[in-house]
Amino acid sequence: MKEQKILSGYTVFEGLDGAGTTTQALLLADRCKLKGKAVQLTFEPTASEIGVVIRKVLAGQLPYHPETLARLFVADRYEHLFGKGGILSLLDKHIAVIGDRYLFSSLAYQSLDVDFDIVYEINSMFPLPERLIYIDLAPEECERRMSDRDQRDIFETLALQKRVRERYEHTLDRYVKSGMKIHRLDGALAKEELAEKVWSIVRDGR
Ligand SMILES: Nc1ncnc2c1ncn2[C@@H]1O[C@H](COP(=O)(O)OP(=O)(O)OP(=O)(O)O)[C@@H](O)[C@H]1O
Ligand SMILES: Cc1cn([C@H]2C[C@H](O)[C@@H](COP(=O)(O)O)O2)c(=O)[nH]c1=O
Repeated sequence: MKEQKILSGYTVFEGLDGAGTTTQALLLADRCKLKGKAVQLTFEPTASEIGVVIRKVLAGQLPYHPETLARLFVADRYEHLFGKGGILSLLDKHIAVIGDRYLFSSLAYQSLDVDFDIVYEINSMFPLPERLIYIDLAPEECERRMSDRDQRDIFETLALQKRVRERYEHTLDRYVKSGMKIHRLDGALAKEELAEKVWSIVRDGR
């Protein structure tokens, strides 16, 4: 395993579609702001032009090769980190960054169709966040929570989400000795209870 630099002040949420990453990222950002901490919420895919193309692929409107999609995520991530106003520049200004998805999503989702080692290799240039919070929830419950969505992305089927969950397990195992703080939280808890757990982790610097 390659040694990847760790970015202090960067917290990333990961989980299946519908697990509650966006909810928890927003609640944590609100809590930080309430405590007077400078914080910026970010998400991947980003709102950049590359992100727009990715969203079209995810919506099934562009039938790109899976490895093209994996490389588009890398390009989007590169800009997200190193581009103007990106994560590195925010951290340099002592603004904490909360990310709704990062490279672990690529490892869990793109490895469904592309060899895991290839996805790992093309993402190995990226630094790791200080903290990864994985919200674990059964795919069946995620499916229930997404039942009111009019449109589904290409990965948002029960069968694929079951496989994505296995890929996340494999991915988390790969980073156990990376030096990054990894927390696995029960996504079945009520939003507020989960938010309290997240807050105590961040507050205590765990
Ligand atoms: N702990 C929770 N208990 C019950 N419902 C929840 C919980 N967290 C989130 N939800 C609800 O589940 C739905 C999905 O939540 P959210 O958008 O945060 O998921 P997500 O992981 O960001 O999904 P995606 O990655 O597909 O955007 C929303 O309707 C949200 O209100
Ligand atoms: C960063 C990233 C994301 N994905 C997938 C995961 C989700 O299905 C969508 C994003 O949807 P959200 O509602 O905005 O969470 O994109 C991926 O496949 N690979 C990635 O690197």
